[in-house]
Amino acid sequence: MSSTPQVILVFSGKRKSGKDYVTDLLQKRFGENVCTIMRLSSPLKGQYAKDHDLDFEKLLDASEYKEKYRKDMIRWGEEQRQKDPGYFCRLATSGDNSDKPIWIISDARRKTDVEYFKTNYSQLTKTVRVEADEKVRQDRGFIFTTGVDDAESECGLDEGINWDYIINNNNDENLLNSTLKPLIQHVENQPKS
Ligand SMILES: Nc1ncnc2c1ncn2[C@@H]1O[C@H](COP(=O)(O)OP(=O)(O)OP(=O)(O)O)[C@@H](O)[C@H]1O
Repeated sequence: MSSTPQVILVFSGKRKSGKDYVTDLLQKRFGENVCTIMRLSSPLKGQYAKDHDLDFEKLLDASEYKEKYRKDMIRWGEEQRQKDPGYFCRLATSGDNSDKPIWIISDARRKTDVEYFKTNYSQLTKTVRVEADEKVRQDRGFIFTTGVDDAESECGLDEGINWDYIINNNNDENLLNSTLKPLIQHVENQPKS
């Protein structure tokens, strides 16, 4: 087991809902010295790249390269997860930054991702859904892709989760800030260690 943080925020949202935008904003607010962003997809890509002899850096950015391997990477990740549902969650949270007190998991995709944190860190975990209208997501570059946007990896958390916080990230900064406020208060109310 990795080090124990004080609070864990597990984020989910559709493509281009603004997960990276919102989690970056929060990290800046809390401070990079105490808050780390962990991506469950990051060890997945690293391990996939190793196994398939691919360029890891290229797989991390939003290039055509990433799109080309996306489908196969999803299939491969699924295979690993069937063997061990917590495999990528454990990998993602065992890096050097795991000694920071605030963990932001920026990209939960499946019920098993949420269950992993709820089970292993039940008192510390809060779940957060970032929402944006389809039109807004399209304006940010979202294009529906069959085989990706209808797969479990994109739809697994669309239903059946009782989110602790729902963040409205349409193009309305006031609404974004007001939906973020209770979450920020929760984190800032944690006793300092
Ligand atoms: N509230 C906002 N104000 C201004 N720009 C935003 C806002 N939210 C998101 N964006 C922009 O929209 C684009 C997509 O956002 P982002 O990368 O955060 O989405 P994502 O949900 O992480 O996407 P993906 O699932 O594809 O990785 C980015 O260019 C980001 O800067």
